[in-house]
Amino acid sequence: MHVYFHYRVNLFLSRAFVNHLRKKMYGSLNPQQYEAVTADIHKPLQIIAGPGTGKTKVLTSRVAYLLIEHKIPPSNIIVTTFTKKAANEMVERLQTLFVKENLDPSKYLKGLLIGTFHSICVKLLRRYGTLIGLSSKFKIADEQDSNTILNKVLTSLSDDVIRLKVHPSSVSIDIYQKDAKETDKLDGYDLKKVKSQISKLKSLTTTPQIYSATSARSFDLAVIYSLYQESLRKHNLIDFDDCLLYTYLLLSETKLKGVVLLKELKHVLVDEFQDTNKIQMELLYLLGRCTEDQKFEDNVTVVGDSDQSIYMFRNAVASNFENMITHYQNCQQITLKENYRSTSNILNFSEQIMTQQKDRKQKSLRSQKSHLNIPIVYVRTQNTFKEADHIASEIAKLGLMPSLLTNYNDIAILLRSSFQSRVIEQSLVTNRIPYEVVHGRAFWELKEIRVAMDYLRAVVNDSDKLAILRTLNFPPRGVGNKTLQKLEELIDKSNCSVIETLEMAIDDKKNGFLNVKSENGVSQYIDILKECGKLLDSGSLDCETSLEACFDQIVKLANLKEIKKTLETSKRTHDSEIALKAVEENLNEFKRQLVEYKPIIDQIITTETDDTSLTPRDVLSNFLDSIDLYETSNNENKKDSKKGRVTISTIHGAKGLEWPVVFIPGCTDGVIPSKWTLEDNGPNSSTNLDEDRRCFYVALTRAKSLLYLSSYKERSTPWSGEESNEVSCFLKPTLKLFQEQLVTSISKMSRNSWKDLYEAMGKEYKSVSKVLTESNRSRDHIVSTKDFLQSKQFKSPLLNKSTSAPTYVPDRSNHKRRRLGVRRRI
Ligand SMILES: Nc1ncnc2c1ncn2[C@@H]1O[C@H](COP(=O)(O)OP(=O)(O)OP(=O)(O)O)[C@@H](O)[C@H]1O
Repeated sequence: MHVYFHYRVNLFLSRAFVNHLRKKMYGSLNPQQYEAVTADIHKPLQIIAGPGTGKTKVLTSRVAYLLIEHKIPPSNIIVTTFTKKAANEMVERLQTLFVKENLDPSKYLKGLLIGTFHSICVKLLRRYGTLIGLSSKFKIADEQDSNTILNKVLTSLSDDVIRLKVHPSSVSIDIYQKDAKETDKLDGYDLKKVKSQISKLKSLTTTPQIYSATSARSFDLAVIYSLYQESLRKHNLIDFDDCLLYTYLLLSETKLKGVVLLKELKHVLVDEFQDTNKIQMELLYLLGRCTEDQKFEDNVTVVGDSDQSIYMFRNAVASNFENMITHYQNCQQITLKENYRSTSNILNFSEQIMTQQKDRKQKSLRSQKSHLNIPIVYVRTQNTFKEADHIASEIAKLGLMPSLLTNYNDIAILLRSSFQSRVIEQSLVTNRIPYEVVHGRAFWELKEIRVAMDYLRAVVNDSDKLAILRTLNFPPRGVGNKTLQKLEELIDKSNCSVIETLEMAIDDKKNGFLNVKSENGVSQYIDILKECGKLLDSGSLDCETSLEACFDQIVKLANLKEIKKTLETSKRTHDSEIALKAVEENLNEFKRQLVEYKPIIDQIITTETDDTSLTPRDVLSNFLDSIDLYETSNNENKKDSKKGRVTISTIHGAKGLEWPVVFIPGCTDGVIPSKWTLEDNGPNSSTNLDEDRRCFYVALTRAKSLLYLSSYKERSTPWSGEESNEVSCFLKPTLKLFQEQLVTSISKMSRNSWKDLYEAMGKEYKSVSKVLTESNRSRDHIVSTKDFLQSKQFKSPLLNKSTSAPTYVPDRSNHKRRRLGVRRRI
């Protein structure tokens, strides 16, 4: 049994024991880290830590320092982290630290207030919310709830409010749809824009009352904001932003009368400070002033890196570091400069990218791996398919290196936009490289793609029961779950096609299968399918135009644009705003795939047929079949091999993480930086560009040893055909400067660089030249991703059915018959 020394937190620990602990707990810290951990606790402290400098280690050690050396009870400390996961990780680290020293972690950590700003605020509001008139049983509105409420507010605005839109002294704020029709239900308001403006006001601590009293206000927004808040209150709801706003009011308005818990507060620590917004900053100031013991006033520690601020779209204020210095005259600043993560090539390259940002202080990070000279791999490919093939080919090569140089889970592919994943995933599938998509979904699993696909399936096959039942009431058409169940039973019994059965149900008034509402819904649905079907069978349009028209009609008639607005309605996630923007891009990408699809007819089976004789309906059917390939990757056997899986993640999702090998594809204008940023000529254009650059910087600095960058020349888009793409404007000037340190493939690396790579990976070096020659030879036979995607005959390798496609399979037993892609959401 484990025996703990049962020290109570406020119990006296002998000086000798503390010294012993110090040595053990802080012995692994470098001098700057040690200085940060043990800095004066009675002063505000900013730890400015570049990437890979050990922020988490330092923050965790500082908490331990407060608990052990200063004997501060855990319930008198608040630690805010960026995600719940980060909070759990920190608690785990603290527990390990205490257990190692034979100290009882439950005693030292019990009552520690740790979590995201939002979760800590909710805890406080549950306890003290009644002091500002909140019911203790309030619920938190999710996206869907707040959308519904805002929608109701907008649809029931009186004419008086709508007239305020054009009031001459009203400040103009863009909360309107671009091309609203007279008959628009929301009176021309754009729900998303209104919501974002309300969120912004809340992030600035502006209540409806304050906003209504401001002279520089948008008159109609002021009314809408008030009505929205009133309605939330009526439903006993508070939205995501309200968690912070109400806590701010609680702390500022009550003068803390009754807020007992916080009167003893002795230290507040904030992780990822660069992503705090104004209200979080104000909350920090207020929390710092809660204590009744003057000695502990303003005892706050923040850790962050302004270069990694990538949440401006959620109103984060990168300048909060400077604001804090202005606010606290006695604020101490400690900078961590030793980077333990990346080689100096990666660090210098990343730093060079950031020097493009005006008014930025230069960072002089020192790599702890400066003796290693591993080049950066950069390649410019013709198109996205070639880029994907390059990635798969390099991963396959790495996997063949002696001494098991890399496992799949040493490798990450970081994407700026989720539309990029589809082609890359396919390339990994063809090369039998297992992967998982975290913080995002495999392209074909995206909700919008699945819905569009189901509609296409229903159009092309009037007996596709699953697709039809999934779309019959999506978007809602008044066909309830019970009716759907009844219809399914009827379909199962019927000998006719699903659509014919539905038509019979409409006609069969006697048995009353459908009430008026659902009858209308079902007829409306059948009409959509028929209308889209006509476009496929018209005969007057060429195949591509037919498919495009059919797809567009589905998007229009099935109101997919409206669905898009409510797709990301589950819990608000850090990526949800990005995901919303990506939905449109994803649908466009899907359309492109469909329109460009050219089935290669299996020559052996259908020798007389050529693809010009296929009708649009045949092509669509073929295309949908080919997608089954991806479907097979969904029901993954989750038992991972020792080698694990390659990670595919968005850059935002990769925040705080690291991998030995990182691929950043799409270093192309329009992706990095994004199309929206490049097309934005408004007042925020340079700020947005800076944010995109920081996002790129975050991606670059996730790499420990081997960094792969790639850009492509062309991407086909449905709206503008073949789009030529310049190398990312962030990358272009830096590439020139780093010419000497770049190679186009690991095959081109020198012997010394290979040795360094082996050292970086902690593996014994063995000559790689033979493996490289062999791997290059065998890859001559590999089917390109583009061919693979377009060929039905190549559908089978994954399923292990017969195939004529010579596919290179690395010699690893765990690849056999494996289904490769999985999705993991954190
Ligand atoms: N003093 C140290 N000695 C050895 N390794 C260290 C030390 N401090 C940190 N590290 C290692 O450096 C790596 C980066 O640390 P960490 O993830 O905490 O950095 P970070 O500052 O949070 O980075 P980022 O801001 O980029 O997320 C980790 O692998 C960590 O174990």
